Amino acid sequence: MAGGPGSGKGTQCEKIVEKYGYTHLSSGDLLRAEVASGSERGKQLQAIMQKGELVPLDTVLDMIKDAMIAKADVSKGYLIDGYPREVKQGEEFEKKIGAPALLLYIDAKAETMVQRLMKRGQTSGRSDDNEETIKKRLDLYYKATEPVIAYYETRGIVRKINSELPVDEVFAIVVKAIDELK
Ligand SMILES: Nc1nc2c(ncn2[C@@H]2O[C@H](COP(=O)(O)OP(=O)(O)OP(=O)(O)O)[C@@H](O)[C@H]2O)c(=O)[nH]1
Ligand SMILES: O=c1ccn([C@@H]2O[C@H](COP(=O)(O)OP(=O)(O)O)[C@@H](O)[C@H]2O)c(=O)[nH]1
Ligand SMILES: [Mg+2]
Repeated sequence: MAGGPGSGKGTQCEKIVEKYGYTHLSSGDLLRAEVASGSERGKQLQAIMQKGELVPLDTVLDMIKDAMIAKADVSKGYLIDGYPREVKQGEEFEKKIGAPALLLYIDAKAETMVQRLMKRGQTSGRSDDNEETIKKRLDLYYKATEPVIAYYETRGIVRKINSELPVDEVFAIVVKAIDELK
């Protein structure tokens, strides 16, 4: 699943897991867990994320791979949220792990994403939910992540989901895209 910061990836992933039982792996959540552990590596990650920049490719990919392996015998399938963030990450994922079956592209206007993140920032405690970092995350999203969508579009696996609608209406479109795959 791809989409800009605050587009609603986490919200939709939670609903997908509830309905389909897939294993949800959010690269952002994995990184935040490492930060929360207080490790030396976590401290380095925190500094990068606070600036809205991207953590080195290998770090994120290794974390995803380890998390996938840990669930391999019980998983009904994997739902990977917020990754790849750049074309290179997608290419490396395919080399080390495999090709995705579907890319759900959660699409909202920049203005909507900023509004949602500012609102979330009032309660989330996420140090990157502030005006300055949000702007950087958005810039990087348009520069680095949008090309990822074009890359997978050439393979016909992208389903674009308009997330300007209420959560349940967005989810109905998501369900259709997943069910078409079966
Ligand atoms: N109206 C509306 N609000 C939504 C929708 N999806 C998410 N939101 C709100 O937007 C905020 C951001 O949603 P998240 O699901 O955390 O977004 P995300 O894409 O995971 O963002 P990052 O964690 O920054 O990657 C939340 O506080 C939600 O309440 C939607 O479909 N419609
Ligand atoms: O594959 C990833 C996922 C996340 N991040 C970092 O973690 C932050 C939060 O990511 P998340 O997906 O939770 O939120 P978003 O930036 O989409 O709002 C990003 O700004 C990046 O600094 C990263 O470097 N690589
Ligand atoms: Mg999220």
